[in-house]
Amino acid sequence: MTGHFFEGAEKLLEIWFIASNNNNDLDNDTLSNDLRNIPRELIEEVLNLVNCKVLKYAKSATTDTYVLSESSMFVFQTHFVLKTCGETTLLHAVQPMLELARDYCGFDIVDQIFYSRRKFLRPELQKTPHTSFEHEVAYLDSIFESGCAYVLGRTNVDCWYLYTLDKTSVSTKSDQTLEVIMTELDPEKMKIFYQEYTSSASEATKKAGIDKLFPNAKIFDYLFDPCGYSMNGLLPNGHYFTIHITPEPDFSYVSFETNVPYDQYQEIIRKILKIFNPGKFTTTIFGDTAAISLDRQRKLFLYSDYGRIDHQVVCLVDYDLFYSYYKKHPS
Ligand SMILES: C[S@+](CC[C@H](N)C(=O)[O-])C[C@H]1O[C@@H](n2cnc3c(N)ncnc32)[C@H](O)[C@@H]1O
Repeated sequence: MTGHFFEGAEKLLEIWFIASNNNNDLDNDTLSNDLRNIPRELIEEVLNLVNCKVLKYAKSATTDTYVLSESSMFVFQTHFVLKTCGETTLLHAVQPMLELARDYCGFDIVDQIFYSRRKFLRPELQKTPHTSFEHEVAYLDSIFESGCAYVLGRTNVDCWYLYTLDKTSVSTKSDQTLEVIMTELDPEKMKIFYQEYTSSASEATKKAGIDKLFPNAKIFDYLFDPCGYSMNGLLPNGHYFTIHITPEPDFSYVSFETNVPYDQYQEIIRKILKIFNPGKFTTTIFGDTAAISLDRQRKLFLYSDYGRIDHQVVCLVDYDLFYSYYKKHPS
């Protein structure tokens, strides 16, 4: 393969912290246990190590959000989500973020970590330590004790990797996340995300109907030149959604992620499929034990036009995980 290529598949890192000494002294910002106390310029230095730049920054009462040259970051009081694509070296953020969390927020204990990604389209283009999942696991194992690594799906087709810690979380939180990863997208729908056809990010957001997904969201969007699109949406109560689009037909890729809690995800997934019309897609649903009942997710969802390839359920220490992979029926 030669010529222009962009690896849309993101590396996704989520780290939750706790402090051995609780310090929520609001008069002393530098000591209170809150990741949003980390100065923004230091976060940007970490992002430089990962090889991405901040394009947009905004904050709400609960969340600091960054639209990046390669995807997104969300920073909450006790956890952060960092999602980066292309040839970024996301795992280079881990050690510096642990140090910043300790020095600026008093967070000296990692409560849980999730690192995941789908199989790269062109793994040979990735930089160390992302050259293989085994190398990524070795890198994380050099930092964390009790790491466990999983692969879901078919390793000779499309699969999805996860690294987490084999430990019980100390903090009681209600956390659940849906990720929809789509490939082989409808070229007509993808035209929206080219500057040739659409003059601004907000126009792309409206044309695609992304603004209708969560009508009360504050949207921070970006349209790349000549094509490509990223957006972060902030909702009340620390909820968010984020969409990233690589529209080039030879390697088209779209991801959708949200922590908005649902007791069944079928309807939101159907809306996403209608907007993007992918040839193949993967859904991953994570829910901790305090999350809205996830029992209904155990049943395989059915989507017209799509056939199921795989459906796997993994019961982790505090979390249940549902992985499903679908492919469009031949027309
Ligand atoms: C950063 S965006 C979205 C990436 C995301 N992970 C996804 O789901 O595809 C990537 C798209 O923007 C295009 N693009 C244009 N300029 C870019 C830049 N300076 N950095 C990253 N991507 C750029 C790429 O060709 C690609 O189509």
